Amino acid sequence: MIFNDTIVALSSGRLPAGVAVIRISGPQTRFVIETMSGHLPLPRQAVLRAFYSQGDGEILDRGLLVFFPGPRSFTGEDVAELQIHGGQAVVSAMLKELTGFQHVRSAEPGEFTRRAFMNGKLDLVKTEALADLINADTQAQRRFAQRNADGAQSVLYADWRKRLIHARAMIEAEIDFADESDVPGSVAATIWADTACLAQEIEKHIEGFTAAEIIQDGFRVVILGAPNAGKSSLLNALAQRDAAIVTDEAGTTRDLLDIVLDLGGLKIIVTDTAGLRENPGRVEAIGIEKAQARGKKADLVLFLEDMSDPQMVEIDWLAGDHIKVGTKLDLIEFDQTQHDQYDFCISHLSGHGIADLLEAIKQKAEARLAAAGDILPFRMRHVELLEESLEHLTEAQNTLQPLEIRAEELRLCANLLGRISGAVNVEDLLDVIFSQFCIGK
Ligand SMILES: Nc1nc2c(c(=O)[nH]1)N(C=O)[C@@H](CNc1ccc(C(=O)N[C@@H](CCC(=O)O)C(=O)O)cc1)CN2
Repeated sequence: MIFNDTIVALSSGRLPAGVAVIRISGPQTRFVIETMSGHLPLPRQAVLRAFYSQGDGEILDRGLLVFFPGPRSFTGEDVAELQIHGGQAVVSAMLKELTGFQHVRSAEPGEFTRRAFMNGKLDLVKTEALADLINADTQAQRRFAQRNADGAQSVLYADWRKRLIHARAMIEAEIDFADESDVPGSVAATIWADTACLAQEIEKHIEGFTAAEIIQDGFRVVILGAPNAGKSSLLNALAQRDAAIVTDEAGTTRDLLDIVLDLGGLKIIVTDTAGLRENPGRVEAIGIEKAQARGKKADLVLFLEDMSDPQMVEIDWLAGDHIKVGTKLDLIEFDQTQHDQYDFCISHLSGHGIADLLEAIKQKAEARLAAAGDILPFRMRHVELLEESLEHLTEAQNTLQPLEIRAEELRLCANLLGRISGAVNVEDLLDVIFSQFCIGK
């Protein structure tokens, strides 16, 4: 695909910086670098050059220049990178000079990557993974995005589409040559067995989205318990700072309070909640409702009980994974039978048990991830298309339908899978996907 405009942007981070990288991509690239710095350097070899202003011939900066002739470049177009001094004024003078050329303008967010996609350098899933790689805060997010950027997901979908297309071809052959003897009926049986198998694989793959959400958005831990069970103190101990207000007055915490931890590279969101009790005040009741709602959505609930003053709290609705934590260990006499009621006994005062509890949270999160497959859908967009394609695949299995309809359902299923990686018409998706990027990417 040929774009008339040449685009320019600062591709490196915040200024001032030691070095700044300005990227330029498009048909004017050669002319621009020849005009500013002399003859074209050898492809993909860094050369030290002075960059001159066209107006008064002044040297704007001296820096490294790399030229990537298309199609062997990130975007597939002619690309040049100017690695210059990372001062505000240096960069703004250089950008002004570059955009002063005819048909050269500033790039929109994600526009370099968009061109790479349009030129077949990347597919949509890899593009999304690249956005995630740039936004990754934790090592688990980085590793996950890196793996996705390798394109394993696209290979999987391409393989599924191949199976569907093969199945369709066989079914259509059966329709066309039904009277002839060279298409044995057993072929159809094999084909439908494979599509049934594929339906199961897709279903299992969709389930993996929960694991992707844990990696990307964090493992959600919610602290619940009676008022004064020590929930806010635990939150502060986990945060290793005073995030929550702690008093000995019951009902101090009325709203939800989140902290984010990085446990062994995994993002963990811990939420402190209002104490659960009967007959609360009006404001407190709202807090309790929120606490319960958040608890139901949690990946893990830490249910706290003050061992020196246990209160009965109704948590029948607590269906998900939870850990029962006895608090204020320092206030009670050691009593083994009492300890056995709890998964962990902790003391905020001495710090006893906190490290073990953290380790247990980490292990719970890791166990959830280990249960998922290697290749996971990592956008709601993927899941929606997978679910829709699964519906068509299910419809294709319907033996009450004529073969023509069933073959058509297979085609629709394959098309929807193709939309995930962008192999099939995706114009309408592009703006949404590329707007996730920052400028210069
Ligand atoms: N200086 C610089 N560093 C960077 C990038 C960049 O664009 N510039 N990247 C930007 O994201 C990432 C690296 N990704 C890249 C991916 C492909 C090509 C590229 O030129 N591909 C050509 C040639 C391949 C080859 O020569 O083997 C191609 O695919 O045809 C460059 C960078 C991270 N580091």
